Amino acid sequence: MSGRLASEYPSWKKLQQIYESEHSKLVLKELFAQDASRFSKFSKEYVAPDGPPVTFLFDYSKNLITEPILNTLLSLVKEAEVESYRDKMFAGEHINTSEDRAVLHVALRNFDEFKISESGVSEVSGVLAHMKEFSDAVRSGAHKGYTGKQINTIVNIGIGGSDLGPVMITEALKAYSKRDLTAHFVSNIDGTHMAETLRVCNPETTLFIVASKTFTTQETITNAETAREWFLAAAKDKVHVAKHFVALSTNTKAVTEFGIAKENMFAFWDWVGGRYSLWSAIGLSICLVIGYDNFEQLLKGAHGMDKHFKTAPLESNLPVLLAVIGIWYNDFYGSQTHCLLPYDQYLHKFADYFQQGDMESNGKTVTKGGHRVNYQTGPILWGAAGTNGQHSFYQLIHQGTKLIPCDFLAPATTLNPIANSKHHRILLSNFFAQPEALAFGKTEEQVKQELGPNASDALIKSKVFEGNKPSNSIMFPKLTPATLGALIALYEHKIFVQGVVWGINSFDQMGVELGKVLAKNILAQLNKPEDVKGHDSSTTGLIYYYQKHRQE
Ligand SMILES: O=P(O)(O)OC[C@H]1O[C@@](O)(CO)[C@@H](O)[C@@H]1O
Repeated sequence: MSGRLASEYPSWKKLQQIYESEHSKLVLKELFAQDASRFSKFSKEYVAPDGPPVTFLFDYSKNLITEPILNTLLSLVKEAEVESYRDKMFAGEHINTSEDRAVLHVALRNFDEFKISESGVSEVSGVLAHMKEFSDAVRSGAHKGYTGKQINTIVNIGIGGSDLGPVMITEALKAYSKRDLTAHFVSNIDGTHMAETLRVCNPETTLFIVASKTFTTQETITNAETAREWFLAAAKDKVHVAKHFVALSTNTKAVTEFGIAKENMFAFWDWVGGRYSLWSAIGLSICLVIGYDNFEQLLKGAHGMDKHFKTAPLESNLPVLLAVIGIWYNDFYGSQTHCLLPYDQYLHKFADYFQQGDMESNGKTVTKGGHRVNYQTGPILWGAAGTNGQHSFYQLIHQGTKLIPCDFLAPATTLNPIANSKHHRILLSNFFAQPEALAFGKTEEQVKQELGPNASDALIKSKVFEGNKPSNSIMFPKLTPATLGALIALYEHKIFVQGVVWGINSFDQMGVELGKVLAKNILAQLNKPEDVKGHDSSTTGLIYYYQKHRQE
């Protein structure tokens, strides 16, 4: 039952015993040598149940697991009643208990299949139709700027979930984009972000998208006000704002107070979490860049994964398998992080996106029942596109002192087969080799063979790869909008499962509030030293230094 301490479940206690008695005997080299069918036992091919064709291979055989361990992990899922919480989510129950809200990103891509009773759900198709109509009009040139020119630049102004999803998707699906429309994403309050963007924009041909679920986020509203001043300095008449500013929000009142007409607002609802909102009106920039039809493919790919998650038995439920393997390392092996390594340059923002998705969801220490956990919850999520990571942090993953579970992802076919796909073959050779090296390493004997009899012991030892480092590998035929949608939903549901097992609320984000309040208080004290009050000596000293050295 969610909200309970995970450590109280019988299977949790059993996993602790298994870890203590067996972890030193779990050696991947031996596990593979003992069982020629290990790969087929611990890999699954996902095939979308319907909708656009999506398939991928999920190979979880290079993990420090056996069938008894996996079965115990799945028992933990049963004891935590994950399936009934999943069904509550899909049914629209208010499982976000601290905010008394439903959690219904699945409703944004449901195409009226699942019956979900929550206000606003019946309006999803209308918002999608509005997004299609508007993005078609801008992309076709029917929607023109105040001087009659076609819009060729969009600037999405948003932060967190109102930025990271659109950024990641428009990068990932660049091959499907309209190349004569340039998209910029301004998120940081640092004036540099807006200044460097406006420097390359023409007010006559630029559309600003103010993306903010609450429409109260200081960075976004400040950036939007600056953009509006910049625009009006050229356009002069406020009547022109309507052609160049649209809003994506749940807060109609704040949008109209800002000066954006209701008909230029694309609404969504409080049951859409910021970090789960790319499927909503927040995805308008995605529609503008790749077209509505591709956006719909993205939604349908995710919907297929939703159906898989909702119906597949635990032992073949891919989000569940990803989740429990992560729990095994996070809570029993003591790994502190989880690494996403897409061997596809288009997915270079994939890990960035899931930093918010995972860490803002599961970076919690108190269960839904108000008890402080006595185990690890959300991992530190990080990663980079391959092969770049190999020339940056793989040294630590291979020979460091930390266990870093890695997920490798790659397309079998590249969207850019330049040099007769020589680049892609080299990329994939690394995609295959890195998990192999991590799992099986290189022994001291092998190193001695290579270095010969004169090599020092120290040199030999420095070249040993202990191996036995776990990874998952996901390979898909090609990066398409539907495949991307399914992969994102896979990880969204993994995060859900882990949160339920840990007993935490994955859908609020109280931890982002304190810093904002303190910053607002300090902002009012920055003018003069005598204004600085109520801080420790460090904060006071830093502010004094700023006041002494600023040149404004
Ligand atoms: O979309 P908005 O309401 O402007 O919020 C932006 C981001 O700010 C938060 O940190 C919440 O304050 C994220 O959860 C959210 O995605």
